[in-house]
Amino acid sequence: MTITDFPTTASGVRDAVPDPLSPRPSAPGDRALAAARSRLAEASRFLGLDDNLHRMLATPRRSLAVSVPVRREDGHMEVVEGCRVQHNLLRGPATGGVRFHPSADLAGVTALAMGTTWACALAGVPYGGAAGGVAVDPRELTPRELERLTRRYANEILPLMGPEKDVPVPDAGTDERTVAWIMDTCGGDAGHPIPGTATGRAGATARGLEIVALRALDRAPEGVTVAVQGFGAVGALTARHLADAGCRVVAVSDAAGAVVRPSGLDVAALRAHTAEAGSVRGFAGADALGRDELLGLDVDVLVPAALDGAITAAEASRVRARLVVEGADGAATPEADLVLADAGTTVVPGILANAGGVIASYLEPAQDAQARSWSAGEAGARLRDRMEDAYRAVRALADDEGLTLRRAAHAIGVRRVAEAHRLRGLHP
Ligand SMILES: NC(=O)c1ccc[n+]([C@@H]2O[C@H](COP(=O)([O-])OP(=O)(O)OC[C@H]3O[C@@H](n4cnc5c(N)ncnc54)[C@H](O)[C@@H]3O)[C@@H](O)[C@H]2O)c1
Repeated sequence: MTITDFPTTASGVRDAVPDPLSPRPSAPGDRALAAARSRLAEASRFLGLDDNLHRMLATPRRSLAVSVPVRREDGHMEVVEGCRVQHNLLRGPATGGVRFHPSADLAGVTALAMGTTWACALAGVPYGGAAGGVAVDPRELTPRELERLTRRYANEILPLMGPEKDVPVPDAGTDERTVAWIMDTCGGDAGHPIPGTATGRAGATARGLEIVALRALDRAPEGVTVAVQGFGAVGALTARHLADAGCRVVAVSDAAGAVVRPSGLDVAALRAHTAEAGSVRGFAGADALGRDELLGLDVDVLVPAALDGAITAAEASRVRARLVVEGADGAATPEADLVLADAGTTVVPGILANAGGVIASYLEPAQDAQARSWSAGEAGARLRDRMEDAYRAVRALADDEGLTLRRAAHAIGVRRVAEAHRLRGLHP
């Protein structure tokens, strides 16, 4: 082929051949990181942090980008990208989710890790925030391919992992089994089993969401109408807890569609349907609804529990709920936050609302270390106390300073991390 074979435009300038390996400009991860950084910048300004401390908190402590080769069942090899980011280690070892999703890239994972740092600080647990991800759709892999990919990924990020360094927990696209494979691979290398803290994280996150939703509602839950975006691990359990508390869950969605029933969905039957059919679509006990139509329903509470950035300014202008409780941290973009604030809608940010997961990550090993076994009631009471303490602190600062709950939550989380930095100093 000669150079004249390249396509030329009318002006005679050769078109650039797109690099198939480069991320698309303005990928969701870039937007998520820009949003996380703008929220940090607001908090830094509010707290009067100096520029260098702000810069340090805006930058992850460590990032490891890895390529993950996976052998498919037909024998051919594919390579996907993965990473593990430890955003901050000032308050303790790192912990954070592992996301398997086609959009999981270094920038988006950095944003997740940063949010986890603030969530840990806000919830008063002695951890720093981490996150990891692999750019893959796990539904397109067989169980054996998924296990091979997970173990290979674990092997690549191994130098960062360990109970005193960084403990992975499930996030979107992963579950307890995924994390068990990671732990087993890391433990196999270390020559001894590495205990995990994955059990019940989605359940604890959902319980925490229910606790803050009912607190923020400030009225009896009976008859309160709820819509849940994202009927996955967190969304489905949150729907169940809110329904059990007396709310009427009228609509839920997933990536494939939504269903609505004004008199209230049978959440248990819908979970059984989803387990079988792979989606809420086609559920006999409800009417079909356009996926994003759910956001504009006239309900009291909207729980976005899909992915960050799911509610843009355009979608926010359709939201009629008076209360938005984020299961997905940063579900509403900064532009959407402004639209919601103008409309008088209260947004409980993910770093507060979904902190039940990091609280559980702390309480489980704390219980093991003391060789104690708390009853479900005791563990639930501890989770409730911490969620309520965090909610009270955020609400008080928001009321005193005239801040949104998101700004107040970031101010408290960032201040606690900055204080840890001042106490520990810089070494060397
Ligand atoms: N799993 C946990 O323990 C945990 C803990 C804390 C926070 N979170 C956060 O909660 C959110 C959900 O996590 P998960 O573990 O439940 O994930 P999941 O993969 O189990 O579920 C995500 C759900 O969202 C749906 N979805 C995706 N895009 C959508 C869209 N545009 N509209 C409607 N639905 C859509 C998917 O179909 C799926 O049902 C994530 O943001 C995650 O970071 C999860």
